[in-house]
Amino acid sequence: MNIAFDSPKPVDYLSSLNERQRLAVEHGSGKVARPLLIIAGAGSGKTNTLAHRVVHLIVNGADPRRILLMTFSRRAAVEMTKRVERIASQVLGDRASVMTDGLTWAGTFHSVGARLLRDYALDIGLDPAFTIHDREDSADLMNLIRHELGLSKTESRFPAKQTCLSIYSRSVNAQAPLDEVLADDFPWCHNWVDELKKLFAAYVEAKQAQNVLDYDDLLLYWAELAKEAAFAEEIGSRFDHILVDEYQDTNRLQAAILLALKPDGSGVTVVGDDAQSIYAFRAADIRNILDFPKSFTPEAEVVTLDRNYRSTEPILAAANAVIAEAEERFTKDLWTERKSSAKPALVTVRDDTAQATYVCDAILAEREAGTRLKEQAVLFRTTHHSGSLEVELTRRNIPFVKFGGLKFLDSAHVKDVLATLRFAENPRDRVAGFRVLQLLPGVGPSFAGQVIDAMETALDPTMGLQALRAPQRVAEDWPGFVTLFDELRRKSSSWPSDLEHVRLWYEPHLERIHESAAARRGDLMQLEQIAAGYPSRERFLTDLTLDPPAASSDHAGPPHRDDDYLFLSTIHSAKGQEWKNVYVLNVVDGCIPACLGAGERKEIEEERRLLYVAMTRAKDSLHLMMPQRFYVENQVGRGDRHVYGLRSRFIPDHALQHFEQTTWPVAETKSGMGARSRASVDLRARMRGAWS
Ligand SMILES: Nc1ncnc2c1ncn2[C@@H]1O[C@H](COP(=O)(O)OP(=O)(O)OP(=O)(O)O)[C@@H](O)[C@H]1O
Repeated sequence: MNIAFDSPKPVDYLSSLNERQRLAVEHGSGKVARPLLIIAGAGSGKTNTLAHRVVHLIVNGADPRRILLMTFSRRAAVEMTKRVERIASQVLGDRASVMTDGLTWAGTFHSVGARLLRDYALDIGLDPAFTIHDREDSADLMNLIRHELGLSKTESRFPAKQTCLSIYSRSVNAQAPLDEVLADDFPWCHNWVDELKKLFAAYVEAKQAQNVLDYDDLLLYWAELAKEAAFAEEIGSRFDHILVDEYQDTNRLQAAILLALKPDGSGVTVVGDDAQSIYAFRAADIRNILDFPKSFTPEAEVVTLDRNYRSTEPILAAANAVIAEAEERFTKDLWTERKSSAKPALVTVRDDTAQATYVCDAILAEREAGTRLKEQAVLFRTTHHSGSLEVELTRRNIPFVKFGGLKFLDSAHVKDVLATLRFAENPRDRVAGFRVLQLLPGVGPSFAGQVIDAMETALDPTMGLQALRAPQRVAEDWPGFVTLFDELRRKSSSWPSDLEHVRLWYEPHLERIHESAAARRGDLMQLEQIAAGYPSRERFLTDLTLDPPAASSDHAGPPHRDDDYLFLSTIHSAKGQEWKNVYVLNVVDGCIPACLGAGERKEIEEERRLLYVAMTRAKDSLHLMMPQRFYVENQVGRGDRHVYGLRSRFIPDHALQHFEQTTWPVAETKSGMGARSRASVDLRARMRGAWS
């Protein structure tokens, strides 16, 4: 089918782009393009450019169903598709939505992987009904096996389940041998290399027996599939264009997949900013983007976008000064035409309580002056850094939404409900089965294990369940569970009412097991709302496991759309976003960078980029906070759990000229604790004096 349009009107939709953006958008027009790398500095219009490129391809005849668009999160994919539709409607009018509806291959690497693996499951010995384990499920399964192999009872302590999973995951994603991973990243586990190998082998076997894949498998199986030339070619030939966003945060497996699908790079566009690579802890490899051009012959074309539209000149000058110290980078200094005389503020405060007070005061003052809360954000390195601030905000009735850290879907009651659905979807999924069965009063691990075994050996899992005689102590709740399972397994079960069935069944258990049942019930109602947006139970479970919403409001929209609320976010979750005013907490050594020791060179480099990402989120006003004394979690030794902070090493003396330095509170006040002069009473002398 030829779907080229008669008379594309390039001037209409490309005129808003600058020259470099336009170069990137029009690259290879009319023919299958050489690979393209767009190095897009912070705020340089990356999303805008990528969206225009997709529209441009479609307008020039590309079939949207043959475009593969891979983004870092599902939210980014949804936003990109909406933007494409908006731009396309300028050119195609009413036909735009038909075309953009055809963009069915837009999603994360993991979700695209899951979809392709279901398509090819039978060719590679997988059952297409596989379910997907999130990190917590994977850790639970790892733990189970660790226990079965007797490793949890070793004399010197064997690594904990999360550590085992991290080692396994890093080895898979970085495609690095176990020995190397242990030596580089987990040196304290090096003595356990043989046991770990045994554990991982058993873990892989268990996943296969239970027909589950974990996150890493989605990439690993896809990469292995793509190693077979025939499959690689077949999958590659499904797509004329492959576009990858946030390429700086891809790992080796993802790069291997991309290269296998398009070995000569034809039709491949990757976009990213090496200065914003912040996911090495998940095995992202900055070398992917640095080495991309040379992966092809002839080399990929590189277009650099360095004009920033977001931030004022003084903010950019400060951010440029921070990143200037980085070891290796593509990105040149960013520039802007947005003049301002206001330098970013570097604010010294006494401790995190004073920090919270200062930030709240500043936010309220800005709101008085007309800046809505939604246009302001507070960013921090790790989720517990905002504790004090959250108390202060709550005390003052300032509404906020927090991104990063514990997610809606991580809460126990939501996981209970999802596990029930997953167990119905795949009764061989033991982790889900153990969770669900033990919700019933009187069921422990041993009976749960018997039930799962009986279901597995039966001809049909439901029949296996029905044939079981439950012990007397479970008798009251057993029939209800069997009926629910039977309903959920029937072909006629309908979506999303399945979820309502589960909720109704679960409610009495919720009240028995958890405190604050009313609030939790609210979460479950919200889950039902989310479910309504998915065509099937399988899609719902897959998508939610792969890319959970960052906050409950992320998915269903904030409860009251018109409400004004402040954003609190980890720097990682602030990726890709922008606000008028940004406050960054704890810009002190020990927080940014997080490690107090010298640390590995590459880790320090990543922390520098994190600060850069935080600073470049600000449009008009930026505050970097420096509490002199801050609270630390997990402090070793006998510390009072507070340490004294020095200015972050990422703001060296010569960068200070780019900041307005202030100390708060400014002057000594009668009541202000923070301004009280130090050592006005020499208690030590008094103590000595007592004995003289
Ligand atoms: N050609 C342009 N003319 C005017 N404004 C533009 C142009 N291109 C982008 N912008 C604006 O610049 C801002 C940043 O754009 P966008 O969010 O796409 O940046 P980005 O490159 O994805 O940033 P980051 O990588 O830092 O997240 C947006 O407010 C956008 O509207």
